[in-house]
Amino acid sequence: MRIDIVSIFPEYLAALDLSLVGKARVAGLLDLRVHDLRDWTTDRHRTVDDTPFGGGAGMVMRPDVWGQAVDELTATGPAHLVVPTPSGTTFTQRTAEALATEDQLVFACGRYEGIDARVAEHYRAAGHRVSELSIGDYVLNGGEVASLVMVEAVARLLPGVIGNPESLVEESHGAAGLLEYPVYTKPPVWSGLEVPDVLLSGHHAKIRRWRRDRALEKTSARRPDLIAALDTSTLDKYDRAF
Ligand SMILES: Nc1nc2cc(Br)ccc2s1
Repeated sequence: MRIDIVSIFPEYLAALDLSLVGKARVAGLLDLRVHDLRDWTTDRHRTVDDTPFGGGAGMVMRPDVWGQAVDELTATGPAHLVVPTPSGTTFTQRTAEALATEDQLVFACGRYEGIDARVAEHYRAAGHRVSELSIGDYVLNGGEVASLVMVEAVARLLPGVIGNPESLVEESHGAAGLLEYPVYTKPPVWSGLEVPDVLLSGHHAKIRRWRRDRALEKTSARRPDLIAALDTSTLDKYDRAF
């Protein structure tokens, strides 16, 4: 998979050189390129924004500069344009799974009051998939942090990126659709608190059942909406994962 991220603060995306995503890039599992939007400007001041039509506070990012950038970056084939925005549809694990099947993603990081609406409209009309996505009901100063979140969520789903793909089922919001069970490690007693006996029993069927029950318990308590969305095949998948 190729991922392009365009921003006026490309250094904001430096975190993608580190850890799991950084290693995946070095291993050739992910072709991730970060670009400075100002490289597509043509004026001396490298201008990317202008005042909003209709008045109002702040500035809007210009469609012509974005058009030059996205045209160049999508020239080699079908690309999915992702525009992080607080007014977008909610990005979930299911969204990450869908994006992870794409050949190329182009993330357009907006700043100021956002990107001229014609950019998304233009690329939809040109036949590209375009997703305006929100990572939550709060407003950031730009799309860079949201892009970091989404790129990490997508990259870790790519083949070979994480060591044990089975863990993708058990983790919160994983294929099983449940929140993950509580985990423990040494020492067996810490701060006067003990590890549940079943986890020390070596009885794998009982451990499986205990973990499933804790996951259901936690999900029912914290995210009843996820319980409502469960179907029995999901639970079977969860049980088969152990
Ligand atoms: N939650 C989010 N806030 C923002 C703000 C701007 Br400006 C651009 C993208 C996003 S995504």
